[in-house]
Amino acid sequence: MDALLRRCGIRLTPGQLGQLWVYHQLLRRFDAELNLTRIHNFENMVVKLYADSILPAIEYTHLPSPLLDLGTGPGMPGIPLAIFRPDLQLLLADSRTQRTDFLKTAVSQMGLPGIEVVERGIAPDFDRPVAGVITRAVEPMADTLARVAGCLQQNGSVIFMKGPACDEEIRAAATAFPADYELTDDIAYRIPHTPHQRRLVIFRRKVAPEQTVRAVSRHRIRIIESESNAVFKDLKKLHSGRGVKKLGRTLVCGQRLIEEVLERSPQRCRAWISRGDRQPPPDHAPVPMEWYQLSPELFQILDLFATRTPMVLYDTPTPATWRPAEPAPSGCSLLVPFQDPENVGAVIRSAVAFDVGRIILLAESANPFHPKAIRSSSGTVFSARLLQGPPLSEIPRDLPVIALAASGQPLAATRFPHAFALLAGMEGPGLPPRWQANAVAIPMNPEVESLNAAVATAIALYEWRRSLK
Ligand SMILES: C[S@@+](CC[C@H](N)C(=O)[O-])C[C@H]1O[C@@H](n2cnc3c(N)ncnc32)[C@H](O)[C@@H]1O
Repeated sequence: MDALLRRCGIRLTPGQLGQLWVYHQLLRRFDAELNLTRIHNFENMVVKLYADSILPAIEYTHLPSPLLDLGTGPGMPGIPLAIFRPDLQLLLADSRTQRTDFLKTAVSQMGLPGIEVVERGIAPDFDRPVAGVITRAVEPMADTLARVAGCLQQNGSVIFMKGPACDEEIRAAATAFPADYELTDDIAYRIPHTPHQRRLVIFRRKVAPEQTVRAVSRHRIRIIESESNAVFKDLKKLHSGRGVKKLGRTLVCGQRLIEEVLERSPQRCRAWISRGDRQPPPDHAPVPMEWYQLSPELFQILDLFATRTPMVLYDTPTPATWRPAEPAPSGCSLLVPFQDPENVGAVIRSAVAFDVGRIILLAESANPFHPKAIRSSSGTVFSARLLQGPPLSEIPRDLPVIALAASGQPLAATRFPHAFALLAGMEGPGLPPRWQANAVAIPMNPEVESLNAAVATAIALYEWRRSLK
């Protein structure tokens, strides 16, 4: 390692080499599990990771301190730099906890007192004063300049470690904030005795840090910026009925619906999910609720209906089990076998509108708390009386069922029993043969094969209500 570093013009003391060796071993050990680097060959690790991280301190001798390594990942360039320049106070920041956990282990085992690990994504609300920022392989320069607006002091510098082809990025960054930053240095070099070209691009901050006017949030905040964040992975699972069922939670989307659940069941609201920190939870939001601040990209992935308004992570209730042996209440019990969550939501909405006593979700049914079902139910799913039923094949034979099918006696001639169950067929296969014989039909143009299942149910419910008058 010493020989390879010397060839790159870097001389370390035996103590520094020892520290770098400890770090190298840790990086190797944890890489298998955490996927810390794509470079595995020893010579390449020394040259392209460690020497590459140290060279900025040789090419640009007046590195500022405290220095924030933004998006340090496994510690590049921060850890080799801290070893080479123990006089620097370094803050190593990364949004991924797996990375920061590794860094904390590494820093404590190496005995590097000047390093602090910052476990969060850096955004303009990060206001720890720093004299400089260094960053390698994170994002376009303009994005970083915006990100450090709250922490970088006046006259502080942002040092970008780049490859040779970054003229377009420099131009974009220089024109993005002409009043706030000026380009001061553009230093081109090679990693000595290699063909690898590098550029250090340095911007000076001309103005004082922005005072981000932030109300102190009453909620615990989690900043989520990585798709591999465990919380985000779970949130994404809520786009499927299976995920909703497994996690017992759902996403409530849309301004009106989130207001409704905050009002109706605050104890079920687990988290407020917003794009960044611009849309805080309302004052009446329950305090135990956390506040997930997602990066714009992650928010867009989660925002199923592209409403761009915050969402609420909501604990779903578990419907009680339907017991057919128990006497049925008067009126209609609706049997729901629909597999499309939008149909399930729509039929729940009609059922509530027509005063159906109970809605029995058959095993075939999509999850009524799927975000799409919640939306098409217009929130009625939160007030409906839902019961969990068996599969269609296990519905008791003696249950008085009025089944809907394209061929059957006309709906208008139907006499609805005092207590009955209404059943429409599943979207694809329709009604099983068992109920075809006594089915009821809604008269319509024979050229249309069938009505949408939720629409047919709504018409039947209307007819039933009318028959009561
Ligand atoms: C491609 S890696 C580069 C890591 C390291 N600088 C290197 O050169 O090997 C980018 C890292 O930036 C982190 N990151 C991205 N945006 C960030 C932010 N706003 N604040 C802190 N870390 C961030 C990611 O978690 C990831 O570990």
